[in-house]
Amino acid sequence: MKLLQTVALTKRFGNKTAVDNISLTIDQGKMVALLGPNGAGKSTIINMLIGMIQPNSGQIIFDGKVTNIGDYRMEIGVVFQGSVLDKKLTVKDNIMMRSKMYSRPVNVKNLIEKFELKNIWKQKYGSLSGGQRRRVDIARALISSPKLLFLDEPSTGLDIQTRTKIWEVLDELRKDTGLTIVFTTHYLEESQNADYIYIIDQGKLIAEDTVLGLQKKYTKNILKLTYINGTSKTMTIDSKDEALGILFEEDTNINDFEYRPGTMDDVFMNLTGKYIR
Ligand SMILES: Nc1ncnc2c1ncn2[C@@H]1O[C@H](COP(=O)(O)OP(=O)(O)OP(=O)(O)O)[C@@H](O)[C@H]1O
Repeated sequence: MKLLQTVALTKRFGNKTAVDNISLTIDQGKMVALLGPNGAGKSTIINMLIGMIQPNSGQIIFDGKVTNIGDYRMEIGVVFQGSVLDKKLTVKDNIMMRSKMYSRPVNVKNLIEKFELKNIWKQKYGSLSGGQRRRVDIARALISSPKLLFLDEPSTGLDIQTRTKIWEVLDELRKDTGLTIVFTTHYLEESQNADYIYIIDQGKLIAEDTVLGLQKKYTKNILKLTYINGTSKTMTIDSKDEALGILFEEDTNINDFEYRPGTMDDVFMNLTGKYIR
């Protein structure tokens, strides 16, 4: 079921078109990535979807109705790039203050458990580490039991363990509660968490599909042979059968081999002719 759609969404700042005619469909219960380099227009899209800024043209459709943000503000949670929480307040106060604003707050105990907040519950938000803060930011955005969670660059600057943890929890939440998640990222690895990826570059939507679909459309499989004499050769391959043919032919000359699908790096390179970072 379609939860949120944009039709030809466009935003200009002066004579710069930051978001150019972008149409997206976000299905209920899915994890969707907006992937693109710095300045691609990802935050501007999110800011229009959460009502921070108005589009110059285009439509936003929520739950089947052409809408403006006022109609669905209560249905969304947002985690911004920079935190908006009060540094002088404790984690508890930051989260509980917010919970009072909503008619159907989520079970706070569950959030504390899921995001491992017990040990920092009474600590001032300002004294937390980056990873701890991010966990609190997300927990707070979920306090209203939103249908849709927006995360703008959720793991920029975080260490790999914290990133992995955050993605595990988000995936669990999605499976348990049917939460729909839209996130922006310029980490290619991170986009692979998504069910569906929109690739944005210079304000334009340049490709969209699942990870596998993108790999299939925009990359080839890679076969690397390591020979008994110590040399190696890497080649692009159209199909498994072609790889098997080569391996069969080279059988007695090779020591080892690696066969892998193209990566999201290859996808981005093939689409734009440049690396994302
Ligand atoms: N308020 C503004 N006024 C003028 N230009 C803006 C404004 N906000 C964004 N832009 C420009 O619009 C373009 C898209 O910016 P945006 O922040 O949406 O990119 P992004 O993909 O989110 O980048 P990043 O990954 O660095 O956050 C950029 O060229 C940016 O400079």
